[in-house]
Amino acid sequence: MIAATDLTKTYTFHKQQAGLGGAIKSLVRRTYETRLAVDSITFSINRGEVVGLLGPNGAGKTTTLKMLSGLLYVTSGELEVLGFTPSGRKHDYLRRIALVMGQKTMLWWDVPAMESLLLHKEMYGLSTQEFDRNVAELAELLDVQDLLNVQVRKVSLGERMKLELMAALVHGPEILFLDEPTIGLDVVAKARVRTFLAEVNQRRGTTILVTSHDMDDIEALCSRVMIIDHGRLQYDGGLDELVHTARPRKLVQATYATNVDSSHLDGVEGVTAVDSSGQRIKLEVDRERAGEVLEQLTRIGPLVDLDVADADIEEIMRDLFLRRSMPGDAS
Ligand SMILES: Nc1ncnc2c1ncn2[C@@H]1O[C@H](COP(=O)(O)OP(=O)(O)OP(=O)(O)O)[C@@H](O)[C@H]1O
Repeated sequence: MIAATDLTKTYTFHKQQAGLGGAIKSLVRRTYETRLAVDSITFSINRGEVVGLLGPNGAGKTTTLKMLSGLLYVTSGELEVLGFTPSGRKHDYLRRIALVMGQKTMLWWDVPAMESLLLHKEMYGLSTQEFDRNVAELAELLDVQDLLNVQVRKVSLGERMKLELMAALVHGPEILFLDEPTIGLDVVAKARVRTFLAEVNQRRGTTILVTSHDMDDIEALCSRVMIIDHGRLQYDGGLDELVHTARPRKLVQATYATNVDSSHLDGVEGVTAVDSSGQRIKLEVDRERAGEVLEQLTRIGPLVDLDVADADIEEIMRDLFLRRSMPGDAS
């Protein structure tokens, strides 16, 4: 469905010094700079997949989404989406995709969202029947029936994001490109957006490529992630595999009814770190040894709570990006 080979984007822009002097100078003599934003990345995405595009600020995620949706020309490499070259911006192509940017709006601010939806109906040539069916289904899923006739400027950020998603999906696109869809939303609104996206993927088979700095979004939606950093694709694979490879350990926390002595765990095979105080023991244990160690923990004292978790994906990301940004570190 999406195939990118050695996809590269270089921006050329002119530098201007601040102030009037700088503006005049730049009129007379312009100095240009180039920035390699996406550096020869190759990937493919199949129909129905939900893929997370992760990376630190400035990694090239938005640039990639803009190339995929045809907003930017590719500097070099090959890009084919649904059999089209996206930058051609053919109507038949735009009819089959949608791009939602969390920080930008595609709704008219001064009129109710329904006006924007009706414009989309005309732009995409939807029949009244198809339009009504889609509006009814999406409004119900997003619980926005009461908001469709309210001026967009009067709705909250979370409500606006729901309406943005509705506007993006009303023409029934096969691919949805999402750039930070939950940015600035509260926890309840975030959860609602995630549930909605998962439902759209399941019900309609919509392929989704999503960027987010919120790892809860990624964990809730994506089984596959692509990590991009300094424009290079650093990882493309399962989220679980990433967690297992980057941190092949389980984090265990045991709470006891009385103070306990953690020295029983000294030298136990598979235990890599122990931190204990009073009634609590926290430890890291090799995945394969977790069963035996848990059994041991039950024998140390009267257990009241036991929590076993994978390493936090947020921590893994932080480690990955910090390591790569260290000067002189070629890894
Ligand atoms: N129009 C532009 N002109 C020049 N450079 C740009 C332009 N847009 C983006 N860049 C640069 O390209 C690089 C990649 O930017 P991009 O917006 O794709 O990153 P991102 O991964 O989406 O970051 P963020 O997480 O902060 O949104 C950055 O160094 C950015 O400064």
